[in-house]
Amino acid sequence: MRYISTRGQSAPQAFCDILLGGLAPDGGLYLPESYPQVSRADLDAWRQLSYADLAYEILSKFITDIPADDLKAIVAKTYTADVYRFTRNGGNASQITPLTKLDDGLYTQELSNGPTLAFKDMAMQLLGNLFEYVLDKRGESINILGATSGDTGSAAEYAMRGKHNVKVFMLSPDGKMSAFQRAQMYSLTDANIFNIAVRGMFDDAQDIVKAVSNDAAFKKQYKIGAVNSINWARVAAQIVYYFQGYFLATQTNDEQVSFCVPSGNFGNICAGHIARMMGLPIKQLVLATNENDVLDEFFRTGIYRPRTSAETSVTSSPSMDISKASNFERFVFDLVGRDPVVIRDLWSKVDQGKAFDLSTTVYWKDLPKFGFVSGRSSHTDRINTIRFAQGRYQVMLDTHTADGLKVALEKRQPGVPMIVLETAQPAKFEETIREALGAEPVRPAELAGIENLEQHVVVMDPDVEAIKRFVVERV
Ligand SMILES: Cc1ncc(COP(=O)(O)O)c(C=O)c1O
Ligand SMILES: N[C@@H](CCOP(=O)(O)O)C(=O)O
Repeated sequence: MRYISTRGQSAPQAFCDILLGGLAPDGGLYLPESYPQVSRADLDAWRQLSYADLAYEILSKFITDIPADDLKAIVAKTYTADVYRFTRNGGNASQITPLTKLDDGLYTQELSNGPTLAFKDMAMQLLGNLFEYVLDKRGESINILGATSGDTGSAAEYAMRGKHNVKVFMLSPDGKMSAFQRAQMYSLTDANIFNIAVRGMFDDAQDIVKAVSNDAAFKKQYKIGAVNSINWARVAAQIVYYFQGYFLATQTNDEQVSFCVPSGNFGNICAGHIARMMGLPIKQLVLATNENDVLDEFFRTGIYRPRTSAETSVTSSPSMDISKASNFERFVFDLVGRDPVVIRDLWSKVDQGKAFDLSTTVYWKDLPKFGFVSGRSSHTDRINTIRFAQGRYQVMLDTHTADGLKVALEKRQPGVPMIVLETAQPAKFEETIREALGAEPVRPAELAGIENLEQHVVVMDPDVEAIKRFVVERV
């Protein structure tokens, strides 16, 4: 399997190269040359598999440059009930991403049972193991530069801490994450982890990551890699749980399901889009945003209008406070018939802070083929949905999953099971849970009191050259 750039001006690459490379040299995002197709016979055979075996079957279609036995071992070591042990609601940890039934045909899928209590662990634990394998084989090292709005950072740091050939430089929006999220990252003392709080929003941090990555000479000299979902490996790993959710919610492969995905950077739902393109019977992909509704606006109107940081709200679902969604470029590439010239034209506007409008183009009529619908949720909706889920189903939701359930209930279709992806545990957002329920969410004993630990973080302006200097002085 080879990978092409959405901008069409970089040479196709193999998986291990793009794993280490992250963003394509032409500024685009890598995607497989074509999506592997899953037959009915595949689905029939896969329904019985454990999560790790299912992950191997799916990932081996995308990763063809790691020997089968090695890939199998990496996947088996990643997807264990011990790594994803923080189940709640009676979930079966051996299923890794179990479903919680809320009502007939309505489920949440627990993606946040890993070490940092957010869905990022599903891919990031695999990335940690893949990096270690590929770097050891090549005798190389890597310096990860990442951006987080709250969850990618801790997931990456927990996955990479202590790894001898990896350093992590993580940019976070200063003062915008929950107290628990800050403590999770900033309390780490590993020598290969560096936290930088940027005076700005997540989008400012992500812009810095892209600017550094687009400096080819710097990237090469300082071996800069990526763990954000601009890295294809993140998206690939996330495809697996859509298959697992489908199998758990259905009896036969004749049925369809819909997924509702709390969205910000469009990485999670992009994996769902790819699962659907591979042939998984997904009826609708329901995209839910918070008050930062740039993606909802696109799916309603055809206008993609990224907001500035000043126009981006700080909300009680802070990990979704994103107004420029990286992975959206991957979806639009498919929507416009995989034409890199069109993508270059559209993203030249985005890169200048301008909007584009597809509603007046030939591409817009094709949108229904992709199964997307969308909605948005506000702070009041979130609070009401957390109360509703607790009262009606005795299930405590985090604030992002609450945004998902709010929109899922609006878009649900009769006879089609709806799976809301649970993207984080409520323990990460205690302040809002207290506001909604007047109660404390449970948290794993080993994470008790992390807010009281000493924190290690430097605060910097969103200045690309200053961040580069910070990296250079520490590699
Ligand atoms: C808890 C949580 N929910 C939802 C999202 C949005 O996911 P995505 O950026 O893949 O759209 C994020 C961050 O990405 C998150 O951390
Ligand atoms: N919501 C994320 C930010 C988006 O990150 P990505 O790594 O999925 O691209 C976070 O919580 O950090």
